[in-house]
Parts: sequence; C-alpha cells; structure tokens
Amino acid sequence: MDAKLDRMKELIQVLNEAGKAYYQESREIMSNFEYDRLYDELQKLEKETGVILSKSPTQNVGFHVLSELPKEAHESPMLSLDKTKSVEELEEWLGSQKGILSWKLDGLTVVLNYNHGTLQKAVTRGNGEIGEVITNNAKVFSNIPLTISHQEELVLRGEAVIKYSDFNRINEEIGDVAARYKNPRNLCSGSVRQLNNEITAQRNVNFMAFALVSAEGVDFNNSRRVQFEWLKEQGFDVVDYKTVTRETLADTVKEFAKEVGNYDIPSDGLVLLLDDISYGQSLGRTAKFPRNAIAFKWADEIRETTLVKILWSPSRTGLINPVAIFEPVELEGTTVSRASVHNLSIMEALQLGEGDQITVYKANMIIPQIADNLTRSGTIKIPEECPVCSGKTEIRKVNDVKSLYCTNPDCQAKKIKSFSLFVSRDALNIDGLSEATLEKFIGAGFIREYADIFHLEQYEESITQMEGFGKKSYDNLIQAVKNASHTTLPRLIYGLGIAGIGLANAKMLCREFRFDFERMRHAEEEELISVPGIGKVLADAWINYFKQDKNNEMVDRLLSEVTIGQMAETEENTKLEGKIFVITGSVNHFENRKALQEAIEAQGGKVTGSVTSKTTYLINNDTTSNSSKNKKAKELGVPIISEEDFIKILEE
Ligand SMILES: NC(=O)c1ccc[n+]([C@@H]2O[C@H](COP(=O)([O-])OP(=O)(O)OC[C@H]3O[C@@H](n4cnc5c(N)ncnc54)[C@H](O)[C@@H]3O)[C@@H](O)[C@H]2O)c1
Ligand SMILES: [Zn+2]
Repeated sequence: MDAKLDRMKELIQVLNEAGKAYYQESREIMSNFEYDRLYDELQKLEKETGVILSKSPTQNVGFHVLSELPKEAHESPMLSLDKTKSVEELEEWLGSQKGILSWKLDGLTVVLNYNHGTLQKAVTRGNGEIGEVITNNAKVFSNIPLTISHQEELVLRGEAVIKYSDFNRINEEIGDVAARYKNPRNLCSGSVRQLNNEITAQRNVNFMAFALVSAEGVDFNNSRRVQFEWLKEQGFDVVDYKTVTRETLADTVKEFAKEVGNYDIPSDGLVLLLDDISYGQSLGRTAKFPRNAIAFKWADEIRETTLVKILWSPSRTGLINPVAIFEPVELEGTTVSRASVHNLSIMEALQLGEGDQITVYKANMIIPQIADNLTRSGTIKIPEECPVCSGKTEIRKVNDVKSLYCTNPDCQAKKIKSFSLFVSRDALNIDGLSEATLEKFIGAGFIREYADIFHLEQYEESITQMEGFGKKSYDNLIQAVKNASHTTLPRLIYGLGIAGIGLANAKMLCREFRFDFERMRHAEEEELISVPGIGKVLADAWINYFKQDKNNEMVDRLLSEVTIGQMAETEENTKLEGKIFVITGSVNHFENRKALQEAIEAQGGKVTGSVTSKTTYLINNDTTSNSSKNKKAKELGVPIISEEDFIKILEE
C-alpha cells in the first residue's frame, strides 16, 4: 500500500509539472503518449487503493493561469472529456441514444460571446475555471463572423486551430529557434495568446465551433444537430460531424479513421456527443467531465524495432536535432524508419543507445515518435563537432530543456536562405528544392556548397527514403538539376546573392562587361560605377565578395559544374538594353507599376526609384503634373513619356 501511495505521489508531481508546461506555457516536456500512460497508471492506482490524493490531476487541472493577458472566470467551468480507446465502450455509452460524432480538434479551446449581433468577447479555456481574454486576437482569426444576424446573447465554444499546411509554412518562416513550434497545437496556442494581434493575423487561425452553450430566444428542437446547423447559418464554421446510432457507430468511426492521414485540421481523436440536449444535461457532470460527451482516442499502433543510430541534423538556426533512425516498420499503413527525438532532454530521458530495442508509434496517427526504450543502454554520445561544418557544438539549456547547437556563424546549415536564392526561379531555377528540403539535405551533409547540388545522385538511396520523397520526386529533382546546369551568366551571378545585385543589375553588368566573367570579377570600383544602376555601395559589395579567396574558389567549383549559354538570354530581349526608366503616378494599360517594371526588365531595361542624369525616360501618364519627379526630369532634360508612348517604343 505504501509503495502504491509513494508511486501515486510521484506520478502526481510529474503529471502536474507536465500539465503546467502544457496548459500554461504551450510547452511539452513529455509526449502526450507518455502523459496519457502515466495518467492511466495513476487512475488505476487510485481505483485500487480507493485513495485520491490532493492535487491529483485526475480531479482537476490544478494550476494558475499565468500570462500577461487579462484573465476572466468562466461562467460555467470548462471540463475535460472522459475518454476511451474502445469502440465497444463507445457503443455501450451511446446505448439507444442518437449521437453526434465529430473530430476532437487539437488546438486551443475558445469561448465566444455575441450580443446585439456583434462579437463582444473571446476567452481561452485556460485552466477550465479561469481563461485569458483574447477578444482582439479572435477578431483577426480567418473565419470568425464579426457580426451575425442573431441579436440576443449567444455563447458558443470551439477550437482555434492552425491547419497542417499552414503550420509547415509558418513554422519554416520563424527564424528564431526558441520561437519555433513542435506541432500545430503549440503554434496555435502561441498565436492565439499573443499580446500583439498582428502576429495572430498572420498565422491563419481558424475557429471551428463544437458546442453551443446558449442562444437566447431560439428553439433548437432539443437537438445538438439543429444547433450546429443554426450556427452554420449564422456564419460559423462547425467541426465536421456525422450523426450516429449504436448500429452505425463502428462504421462511422472507420470512416473518420480513413480520413485522418489526409485531414488538414489537426485532431487527436473523436468526440461523441448526445444529440438530445435535455437528456444530456440531466446526466450532469463529474468533478472533471460532463456526462453528455465522451472522447475517443485512436488506439496507437505500436511496433517494436531496433534503433540503428541517431542522426544529428543541423538546421538554419544552429540547432542540431537528434533524429532516431531505426529498422523500418509498418505503422498505420506506411513504412517508417525515422522519428525526431526533439531535443537532448528527451534523448537522455529515453537513455537511447545504438542497437536498443525501442517501441514506436504515430502520434495522432500521423507523426512518428518513440514511445519507449526497452533496453536503455544510454550509449549515444553527443557530438562535439557539427556534422555539417565541423564547428564546435555547445549544449544550451532553455526552460529546463537541453538542446545542442553549432557555434560556427559560417555553418552552411545557417545559410539556407542563400541556397534558397540560388535555386530560385530567376537564378538557377531548380524545382523541388524548397527550403525544407534544402534544410534536410544540408543537415544530412549532401550539400555544403553550390557545386554539391549537381552531385545529389550519389545519395539516391537516402533521398528516396526521406519523408515526403519518393522515386518520382527524386527523378524530377535530378532532371531539374540537370536542366539547370545549362544556364546563363546573369542567372548565375544573381544566384550568388551578392548584396544588392538583383537580376536586372546582374544582366546590366554582364552586358557592360560583354559577358566576360573574369574581367567582371577583377573589375575596379571605377569600372563598376560606370555601369548604369551600379553605385558605390553595390560596387563595394561586389569587390568585397570577389576579394575573398573562399568565394572565388567556391564559384570556380560551381562554374565547372555548369555550361553557360553565353548569349542566349540577351540576344532576344535587348530592346531596352541600357535604358533606365523611372515610373511615377498611376498606370492603366499595365495591371500595376510592378507589371510595367517587369515588362521593362524583360527587355533588358532597368527601373530605378529616382530621376537622375542617368535616367533615359520618366514614365508618367500625367505629363502636366508638378510632382517632384516631373520637376526634376524637366530640370535635367529627361523626356517624360506616357504609357502609350512607352508601348510604341516597345513595338518599334
Ligand atoms: N504532453 C504533455 O506534457 C501533456 C500534459 C498535459 C496534457 N496533455 C494532453 O492533453 C490531454 C488532456 O487534455 P484536456 O484535459 O485539455 O482535454 P481533453 O483531451 O479531455 O479534451 C477535451 C477538450 O477537447 C476540446 N474539443 C476539441 N474538439 C472537440 C469537439 N469536437 N467536441 C467537444 N470538445 C472538443 C474541448 O476543449 C474539450 O474541453 C491528455 O490526454 C494529454 O494527451 C499532454
Ligand atoms: Zn555547423
């Protein structure tokens, strides 16, 4: 008995610590899998001993809501849901009632309050008793109606979620490691609980309603389904649901299961709700759960396998992530052989070692994770050198989480943006090398410099096995690289990413130097400045770049990989070569000024922002205008032409 009580105390402490991080700080110090396992163990011990200790997380979420956002108590507590992993239990629970089966969305629960047809208030669930007021943030969610036709008071609950597609994009754009998110739920929580709602607005947060609490003066015919339909009419997005009976339940669960893999909205199970409102309410609640709904969690498929090694994968932020590579296993219908271990703390807690027997699963049937390490040899050594640049590594501890970093500021892994520019459409134009893919390839050591992009074939086996890659996308990539190896000098120069040398400037330089790259890279400042569009700042950036041996060597290696079509691009489109335009005022023939600029650049011309003695034409439809640009042009004798004049020049 004592041993059991001790274990219970231990579990309560660990669970409460995890819960506090999870609910209060949008952090996870253990996986949900681990949390649920320990929770179940505690619940079992409480049943066996008949004792429930104070602060037990099975009774309440016992922490304070800590944030700088204003707080507010909920009128009625927002409870958790009792859960099961068994379809039979669900069937029994439903009995002869009609039910509504919906996704259990995995985001942040928010309560909305409308009155006089407008949104008055939005509050997060918080700890169930007290939430945070986020009204200004809710107003910039992607899909919340700010005004509705119903004029009396309306209170509804729903989940704020960020779709997987948005999550991948947004997370990639966050440069700062500490600010990156592990999963869409974290990102959503971080986006909704912002002090600055501009950030919320950029994050594409969606609100999916799942419960109508009260709507004065509306008769719903005692049906939750009717409530959902009514909410849709008011302009809300309602969680996808299906009505079920005991007979159709199992098949409907299967239908949902089939969709999980493709569903863009994060979910962590299903919720079964009684359609009969008054009967559901008559059932009341326990301390922690309402009795009119129950959650269904997917029974995770768990496989045992052997850990082959830990791959250390550096990212652009310097963070080096441990990735577990294991003997391939089938999980939820796909073959899986790798799983992120997230950070050093988790790796150490799992005591990983090569050859260990581990169990793996897919969290919410999607993201592969290690569930447990059965042999715990703990022999993995943390590398002292970065696998990409061999720079020194360093262990940093933030919020009790230990992570490994590369300390070399010149680490290639930190230069994703420059590789990304190099492969972009106007540069080498290589399809299939998104930033995420580049990050993976650099992390795996396939790419250290530009020239390496032309030797990816040697990694065919590894690449085709990468998450998100197949034989077909690999073949496409290799073909795209091959096509890109025949390029033009302006593209290549632009791709080097020298400060201020955009495509138009690169073209201009090439023309002025007659496509003689050797002359260009040894050019003096004076020569460079005489090129239209190149001033002292750009000339210095250019000289500085080619002053460095390592850059020249790198460019030489790159040049040996490509063939340069000398004149191809320039012969055709040179009508406006050497001409410099300034555009002012509105345009009507072209869609906008940008489109006009593109048309000029497509013919080898250049567009600058201010009128100088080098300007060839000022384009302005209002030739009588007295704007500063027009004055300046008149002063300097620069011809002022209309869009139509310009089109004539083009057609000449
Ligand atoms: N990793 C960790 O350290 C850690 C810590 C604490 C909790 N957790 C995870 O959180 C879970 C417990 O979370 P909880 O208590 O917040 O909630 P819960 O899992 O009991 O879910 C209940 C909530 O789901 C929401 N919901 C989403 N879609 C819904 C729908 N269609 N209908 C009705 N409700 C819907 C509602 O807000 C409801 O309050 C644990 O099982 C665990 O997986 C993890
Ligand atoms: Zn490095």
